[in-house]
Amino acid sequence: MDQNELKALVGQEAVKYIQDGMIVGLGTGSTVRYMVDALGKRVQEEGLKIVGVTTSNRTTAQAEGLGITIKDLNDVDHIDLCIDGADEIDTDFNGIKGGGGALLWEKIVNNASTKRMWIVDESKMVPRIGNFGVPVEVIPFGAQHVFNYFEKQGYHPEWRMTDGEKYRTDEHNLIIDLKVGEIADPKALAEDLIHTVGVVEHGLFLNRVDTVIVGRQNGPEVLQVK
Ligand SMILES: O=C(CO)[C@H](O)[C@H](O)COP(=O)(O)O
Repeated sequence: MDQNELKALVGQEAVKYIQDGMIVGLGTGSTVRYMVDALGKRVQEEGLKIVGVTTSNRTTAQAEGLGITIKDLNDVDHIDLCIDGADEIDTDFNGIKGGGGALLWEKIVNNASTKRMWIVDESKMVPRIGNFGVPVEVIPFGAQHVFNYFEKQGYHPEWRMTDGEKYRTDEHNLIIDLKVGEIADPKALAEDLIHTVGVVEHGLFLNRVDTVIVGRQNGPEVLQVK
């Protein structure tokens, strides 16, 4: 199986955990796209009744197109299960997210969820997180000063770009990718980032997952974290 087949495999596996009546957090990214396709199929073919809360405008458009009912996070009091992708996961189940630029809404939805599941192909499982880089969402006002601070800290910042322009998130913020390499102390880095004025959120997701489904050549592997 190639990487896309492994992504489709875990996407299809994840929707088996969704039951009638659930409020489901829907992540963002190419792996989640397969999961939302599979969920749409269950809604259309089985008449599964669920409500989705999305983590990006992209996922909203896809889900609504498939007939999945979407509500604003402010209009639900909880989320039963959030299913999202990840860019890297280490052996302690610390994750990096935000490769798709949706880390802020993803962390807010993750935070509001009773159970959290990540779905990944096996290339995302690493001994230590960091080689992917750490996406950081920053307010545009004065963002160059935040960038300069990251440079002084030795975080090797790079502006996220798209079509020659600085990338804008769904909240119209900017993203700085920190090319830090393997992170010795993710908690210490997370503390520094979140206490930097101008930073809205960062892509280090520490202690934020209950179940990981890994797409392996011999089938999906389900890892219970908590
Ligand atoms: O955090 C994310 C988006 O902000 C995605 O979950 C992450 O980038 C994984 O994406 P993909 O499934 O396309 O590899």
